[in-house]
Amino acid sequence: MPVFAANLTMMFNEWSFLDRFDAAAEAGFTAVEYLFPYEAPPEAIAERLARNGLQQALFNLPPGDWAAGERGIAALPGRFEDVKSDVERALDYAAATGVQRLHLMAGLADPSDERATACYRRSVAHAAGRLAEKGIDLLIEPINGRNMPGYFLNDFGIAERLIDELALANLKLQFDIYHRQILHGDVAMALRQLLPVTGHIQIASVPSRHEPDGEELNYPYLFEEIDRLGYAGFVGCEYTPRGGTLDGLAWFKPFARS
Ligand SMILES: O=C(O)C(=O)[C@@H](O)CO
Ligand SMILES: [Mg+2]
Repeated sequence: MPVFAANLTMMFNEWSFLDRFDAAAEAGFTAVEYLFPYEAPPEAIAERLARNGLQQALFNLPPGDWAAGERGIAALPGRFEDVKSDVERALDYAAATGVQRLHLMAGLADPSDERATACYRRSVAHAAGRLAEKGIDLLIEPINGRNMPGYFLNDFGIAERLIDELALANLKLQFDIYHRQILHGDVAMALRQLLPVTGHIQIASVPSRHEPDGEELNYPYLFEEIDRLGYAGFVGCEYTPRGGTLDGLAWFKPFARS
C-alpha cells in the first residue's frame, strides 16, 4: 500500500501552517511534505511532527526570491554562492525534521543555454555532495511549462540523462505523475522504467490538479502499479482540493491511519 504524504502547501490551507500538521494526522496521514519550511522555526516543525507521529517526507531547498518570480536558482549564472548557503540552510531544517530527501529547483532558464546547463550541473553536484555527507537524497523534478512557464528542467529525458551522467548515488528523480502526464504521458511505462532512479512520487488529477480521483488518469491502477513495482518511498499528495480538504478525502479513506 503506498504511503501517502499530505502536501501542506496545497492541502489543509484552512489551517495555519503549523496547525496543518495536526489536521493532516487527524485525517489519517502518517507523512507530510510541503514546498518550503523556512518561515517557521525548525524546532516548531520538529515538535509538530513528533506530537503527531508524522514522518517528514520531503521539502524543497530555498528557491531564491519566490515573491519576485524566481523558481529556484540552480541553473542561474552568478548564483552559485547562494546555492551553497541555501544548501546549508536546508540542512539545518533537515537535521530538525529527519527528512531523507530534498528537492533542488532549477529556476527559469533556457534549457538549450550552455551556461545555464553548466551552472545547473555544478549546483546539482555540489548539493548532492553535501547532502550525501548527511545520508540525504537530492531530487530533481521535471515541471511542465503550463504551470511554470520558462522552467529549466522541463523534460523527463533530460532529468534521466543528467542522473545517469553525474552517477551520484544520492541523486534521484522526483516523479510527479501530474507533470509527467502533461509533458509526455505514458505514465505506467515511465514508472516501470524510471523506478530505479526515482526517490519520490507525487500525484494529482490531470488536468485540474485536484484530488487524484478521476479525470485523465486511472489512479487506482497506478497505485497498484506502484506497489507491484516494489516502490518503498512516499507518494506526495500535491494537489489543490476542489473544496474543503477534508471533503475531498474520499479517495484516501482506504489508506488512512485509523
Ligand atoms: O511544482 C511541483 O510539482 C513541485 O513539486 C514543487 O516542489 C516545485 O515547486
Ligand atoms: Mg511536484
